[in-house]
Amino acid sequence: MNDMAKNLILWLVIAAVLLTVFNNFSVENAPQTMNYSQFVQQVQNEQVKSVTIDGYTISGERNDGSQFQTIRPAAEDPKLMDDLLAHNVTVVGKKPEEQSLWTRLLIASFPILLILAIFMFFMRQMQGGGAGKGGPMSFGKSKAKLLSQDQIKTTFADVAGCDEAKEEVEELVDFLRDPTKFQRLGGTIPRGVLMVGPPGTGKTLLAKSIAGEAKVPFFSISGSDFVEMFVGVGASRVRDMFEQAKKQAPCIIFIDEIDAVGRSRGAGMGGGNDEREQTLNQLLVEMDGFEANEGIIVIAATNRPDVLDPALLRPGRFDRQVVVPLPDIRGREHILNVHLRKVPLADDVKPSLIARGTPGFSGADLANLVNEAALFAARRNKRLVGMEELEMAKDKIMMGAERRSMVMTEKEKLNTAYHESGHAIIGLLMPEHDPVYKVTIIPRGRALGVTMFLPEQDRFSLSRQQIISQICSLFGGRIAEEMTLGPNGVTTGASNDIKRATELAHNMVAKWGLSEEMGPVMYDEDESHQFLGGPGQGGKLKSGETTTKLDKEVRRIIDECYQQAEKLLEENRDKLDAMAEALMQYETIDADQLKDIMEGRSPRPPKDWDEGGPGSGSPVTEQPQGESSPADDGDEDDEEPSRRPSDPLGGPAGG
Ligand SMILES: Nc1ncnc2c1ncn2[C@@H]1O[C@H](COP(=O)(O)OP(=O)(O)OP(=O)(O)O)[C@@H](O)[C@H]1O
Ligand SMILES: [Zn+2]
Repeated sequence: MNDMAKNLILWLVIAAVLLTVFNNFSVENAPQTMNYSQFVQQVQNEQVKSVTIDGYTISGERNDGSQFQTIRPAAEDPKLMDDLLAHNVTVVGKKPEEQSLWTRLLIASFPILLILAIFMFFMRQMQGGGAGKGGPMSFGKSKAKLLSQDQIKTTFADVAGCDEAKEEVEELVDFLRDPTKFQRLGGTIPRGVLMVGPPGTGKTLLAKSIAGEAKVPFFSISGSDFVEMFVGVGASRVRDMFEQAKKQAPCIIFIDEIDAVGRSRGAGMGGGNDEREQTLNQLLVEMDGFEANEGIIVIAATNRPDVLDPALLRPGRFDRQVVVPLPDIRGREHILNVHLRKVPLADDVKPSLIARGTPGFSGADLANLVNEAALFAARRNKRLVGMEELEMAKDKIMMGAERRSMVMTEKEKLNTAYHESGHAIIGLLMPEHDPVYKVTIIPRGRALGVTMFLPEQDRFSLSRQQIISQICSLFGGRIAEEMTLGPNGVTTGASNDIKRATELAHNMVAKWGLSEEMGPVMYDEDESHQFLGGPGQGGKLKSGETTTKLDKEVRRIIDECYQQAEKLLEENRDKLDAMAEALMQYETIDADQLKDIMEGRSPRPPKDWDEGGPGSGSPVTEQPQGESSPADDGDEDDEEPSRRPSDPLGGPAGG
């Protein structure tokens, strides 16, 4: 609805209100009212000068000039007229007032107008005020945002760390620049391209940069924008969007989160979903409906290609897939460089070091990291962003913000110090375990303390030994508590450790085929099962007996790891005490200090340590080896304390 129509309705409503009010009040000019008997009495007493008779209402003036009004009990009172005339009262008749047709119409339709207005209001609310947000204009029903070719500043230079994906989409640029030329040469151009990859890897950015390179308009919409309360709305939005796009061709239509509409039909929660299916059908119809030479390319993005309706992936639709993966170490460095260009940098900044320390980070995470670092620098009144700020930003993103203000009692602190030391020592001693990079008892995010491990490189698979070692180190915290506080003193702090250890053990047995007892069999069928049932109760094919066996095997692995860790910690009790003591003193200890402790020396203080207390930032600015990753820890409760980028196998089960 356009603005004029809206204004018109508004004025109509106001007019109707005014008229109603006017009609109700205009009748009464506040004359004195009296009852009919009094009136007749006064007429007979010759007190009345004139009357106006208007239906049941009689108003008039007395001889003394005062006004009056009365209501007569019956419309006809033949005797009254005689009375009036006999007593010299001037009688004025009055035709029943003609309300204008318009007035009556308005008054009659007032409630309808009101309902209409309210309805429109909600419709607008639902459309989520895309207009007027400045910049991209939103049109009609489709809600797609249109960026004209002059508005797009993004080019391939802004996208880093996904060179293969970039190469794959390069020919689209050629095509969009000159569709007809391409056709003459007999090239077949995909109409639909599906970009697949984890969140924040730059799918939107890449799509936009295609438009930027080809200098064509860019329509963008999110799949969830199609999903509406009313059946048919989504479908009409799709139709509308393609209509608009055809007018602008050559151009790009970008549909983010296509899984919101594109899920397999009839498979969603609670059976079918008419609205979504209609929308999807419309999308399929539209994709079939335009000719390949029209110069429209539909790019869709998703991180769940597995749930998409197969019909979407058929030839002629989204038949080309471009994978946009998480960046590797070099990719991360490139992405960092892209974003570091935008801030004033100190000389000590080494993007390669940050890249090494951020496995599992997406492009969006890295952009965020640079931004956070700039904020830290601003907060510290620095003119340049240095390595220290970048490190702080990295820690914040990995482990959550430091919560120095959180009050921990000395006892809680000591307990946390032992807990983290337990993790660290087991991590240091177990074979093939990621090196420990930093241990801290400064609360971060939801965790009371954190032990950080750094994998040597990006990992895409785990060996059996690595998993065993990880389970052991996860239990290190709990065991250390038990050793120092006694069996009744242990806290709830280890619940997240236990959860993760259980998940690892479960996956070993049920998913990764790493248990001899159970064999290389997939017991968890698919993700959705785990999602609904949780680990250990998913698979349809599992008999009760198999489930029992599974649980037993998980329990065996857990018990063995627990015992192994317990033995190790008991043998190294002196190191445990020394490390906890160092943590109480410094709050954060780094790899060098850890080394000192493990070799029986007392740890040297960190570089920026003054005897006054812990330094303001994290004392570690350079890591000697490898990459960092918070392989650990949420010591407060079940909630994930922070992101854990280093789960190479898609993370633990149970979602
Ligand atoms: N490869 C990259 N190179 C440079 N910057 C990147 C890259 N990937 C992500 N970014 C930064 O992260 C921001 C968000 O990325 P983008 O929205 O493109 O991710 P996405 O894959 O579309 O995420 P989602 O799946 O959540 O929609 C970008 O605006 C950009 O600043
Ligand atoms: Zn822990």
